[in-house]
Amino acid sequence: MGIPPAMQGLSPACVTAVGLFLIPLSLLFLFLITLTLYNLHLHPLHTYPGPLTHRASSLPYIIHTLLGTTVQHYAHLHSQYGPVVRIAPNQLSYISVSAWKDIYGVRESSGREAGKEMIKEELVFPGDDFEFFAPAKPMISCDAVNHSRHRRAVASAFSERAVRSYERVVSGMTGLLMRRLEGEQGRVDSLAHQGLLGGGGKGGGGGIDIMDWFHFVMFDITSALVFGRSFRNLEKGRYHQWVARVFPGMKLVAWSLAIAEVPGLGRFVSWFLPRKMVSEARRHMQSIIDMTEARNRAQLLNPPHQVDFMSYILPPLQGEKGTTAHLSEEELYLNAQLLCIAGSETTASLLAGAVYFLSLKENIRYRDRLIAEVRGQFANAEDITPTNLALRAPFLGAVLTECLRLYPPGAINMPRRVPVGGAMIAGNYVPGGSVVGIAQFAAYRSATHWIDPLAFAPERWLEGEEGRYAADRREVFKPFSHGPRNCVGQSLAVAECRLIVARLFWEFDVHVLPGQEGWARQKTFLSWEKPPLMVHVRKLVRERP
Ligand code: HEM
Repeated sequence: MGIPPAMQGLSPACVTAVGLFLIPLSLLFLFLITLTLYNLHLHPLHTYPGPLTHRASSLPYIIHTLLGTTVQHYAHLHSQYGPVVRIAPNQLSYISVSAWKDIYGVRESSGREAGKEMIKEELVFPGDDFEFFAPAKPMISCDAVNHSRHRRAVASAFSERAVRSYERVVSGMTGLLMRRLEGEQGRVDSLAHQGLLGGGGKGGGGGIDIMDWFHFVMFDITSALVFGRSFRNLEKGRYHQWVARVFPGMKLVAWSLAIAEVPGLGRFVSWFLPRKMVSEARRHMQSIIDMTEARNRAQLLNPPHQVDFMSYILPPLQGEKGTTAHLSEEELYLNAQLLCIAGSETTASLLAGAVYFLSLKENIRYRDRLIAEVRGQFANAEDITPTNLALRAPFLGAVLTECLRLYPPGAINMPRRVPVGGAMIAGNYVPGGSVVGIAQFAAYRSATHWIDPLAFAPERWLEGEEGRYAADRREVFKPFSHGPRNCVGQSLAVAECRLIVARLFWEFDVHVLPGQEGWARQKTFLSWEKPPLMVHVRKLVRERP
């Protein structure tokens, strides 16, 4: 065979170079074609439904994960393909009720796998640089045996009794939030009065970004409960450095899900990470160590009078610096970081979701009913406590539950790997090694489970008022997840959000500024990427009793 016409006239060295380039390229092409055909026709999941592109390759999954659009995309796919969708060659997404127990519960089947849970997929950014304290892991990432030790160690810090013991911290911070909102609105109003506010920005100026203030209060409460002293975001009216680093960090961890999809890519990416990023991560971790150490030293020297998580997690004055009967020092640091983030980001989402949904024109009657409930039930701010709210404000509870349905803080599929031997999920066999998860956002907006799924209708959750919503399949609704790894802070989250929303609407008339009707259409990188939510608050003037 002679030299192809296009290459005639090139020197032999040039021809060899082109050949050396073409051969690997052709081999790669052949490999990709074979892999695609295998994924479509021979892969153990090839019978599961899904779009051709997703069944053939991981590329759509990677692109949606990097863009932060998985949540809405899966909702769309489930509406087209039904309760289970193959979202990548090796991944299934579910929205059925029974999948909750099959994926996140303890397995009931007989045999060797009975009593075991599915394998938790670890969410860490690639490379040894981010493996702080290895082999220690935080509770959310460790294997099943270590996980139950972690849960035992922290359980008493989240009991009903413990949650009640945090009321002073939560109420104190909530009071501070109210004063800071009033002050901030006063400042903005005065600038507007002097004509010093531009008309730019969401809502045309004159508002305050309540998203920031919800982040401030939640990170302040949680840091006070983890480290015995708060980040003081509220006091300073700006993000503590540690908190500011959390948001880009979450994005990077979310991207690691996409990177993990291509074998070997993680290590490759880690070689090119800017050193500044690694040193930032180290500084971030070092401050966790310093804050945890300071808190634990305080316990040894002078037991703190304000009860916090560590009062329950550390055995009382055991004389052994920084270790508990159950957790190593390293595990304590990693869990402190986890609690700080998991306990703040999620609740801030719920608070903002509540303000947003109640502000929509079609939901004003619900906002008015909530206001009537909290203002009618409580004459003094001091009486508004989580305990009293649980007893006397059922409509508030229903509003928050409905917000969790339409805007679940843990919206992404929480991935689990099916163990060797496979498992039955929602009545069908799934082979070992497959990655599975529930798409909460899709499940909570699916017409197969809910009447009028997109309508904000708190009455769904009120006994005796459900009306046509009585046919809703509430069993699918598990915003705090299910099984041994469900949310440990669930009761605290509910208590905090009840209190803050009640105090907000008790103390202020709250108006979301116009132009933000699409606020809840957000990207997700582990959690929602929340844009500013501009509101105007007006303090209610009450006559002294
Ligand atoms: C509305 C608020 C909240 C929601 C919707 C929520 C939701 C969830 C979900 C869905 C999980 C399971 C994650 C997974 O399987 O990967 C989880 C786990 C967890 N949450 Fe929450 N959470 C909230 C508030 C809190 C609070 C206030 C705390 C503590 C202060 C907290 C601490 C944790 C921890 C430590 C885990 C890991 C549990 C484990 O691995 O055993 N969360 N949460």
